[in-house]
Amino acid sequence: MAEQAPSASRSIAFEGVRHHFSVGGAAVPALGPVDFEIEPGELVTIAGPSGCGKTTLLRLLAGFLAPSEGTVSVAGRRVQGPAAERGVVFQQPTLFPWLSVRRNVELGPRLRGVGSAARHEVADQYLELVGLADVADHRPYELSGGMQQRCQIARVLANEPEIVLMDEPFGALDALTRERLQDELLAIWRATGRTILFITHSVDEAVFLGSRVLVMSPRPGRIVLDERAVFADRGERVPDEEVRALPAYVELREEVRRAIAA
Ligand SMILES: Nc1ncnc2c1ncn2[C@@H]1O[C@H](COP(=O)(O)OP(=O)(O)OP(=O)(O)O)[C@@H](O)[C@H]1O
Repeated sequence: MAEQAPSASRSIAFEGVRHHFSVGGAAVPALGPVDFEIEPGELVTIAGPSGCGKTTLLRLLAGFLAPSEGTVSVAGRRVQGPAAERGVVFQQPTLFPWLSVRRNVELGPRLRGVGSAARHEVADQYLELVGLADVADHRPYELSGGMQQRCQIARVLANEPEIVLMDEPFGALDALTRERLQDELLAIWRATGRTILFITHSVDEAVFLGSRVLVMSPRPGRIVLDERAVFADRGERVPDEEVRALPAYVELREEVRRAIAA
């Protein structure tokens, strides 16, 4: 079969991407060179040592930063700024405290001019998906940290982005909540088929969640490991502890750990 032209798919492509920051007049390299492609529907996790450029990479794809060199493109079009096709979930939930949970989730569709009945439907659908239907009329400050993060995820999904960019979204949560949200994210990924790029400090989280795992070198970050992981596709009936005990899982976790430490 002929290879699909990049412009005909929603592929993400980084080509010869480098980024440096100007600090006191000097150019300090933060990232690159980085070259990789992500196909639609992949759940790609990115791990690497602190300060290696993970957030910089995500900000380049989000369109918050322009690369110093090279190109970042989606579906063959160069990224030139933020766009609705790319939703960003930050580490700290960014919710409006004066709006109810439902209104926070409806905000994106409302700003796009979606009518109230359709907005309600979208909000209900995503609140149900993240398990917040029963607190839809609460204010964000009445929710726990994990619930706020789920609300943020619902808000981003309600914009129906093709690509969801997640920057350590579970980093600030306690271990139990984090594990619950990991399971929920996998369920959402399976249900929506979205392309997800997920940054994490945790080796276990990278291997558990990713359908593909990338590891970056210390700053300026380059991709030093790029491995398929099959554990995200396992379906819901295999208990997490059984997945974590699989020899292939343990092996990949060690490989990722070694790549980060190298
Ligand atoms: N606005 C900025 N100005 C100057 N240097 C910056 C800026 N933003 C990031 N850096 C530097 O670029 C490098 C990469 O930062 P980045 O935040 O992308 O790393 P990271 O891998 O996400 O780190 P962490 O895992 O600790 O969050 C770091 O050395 C950081 O100090």
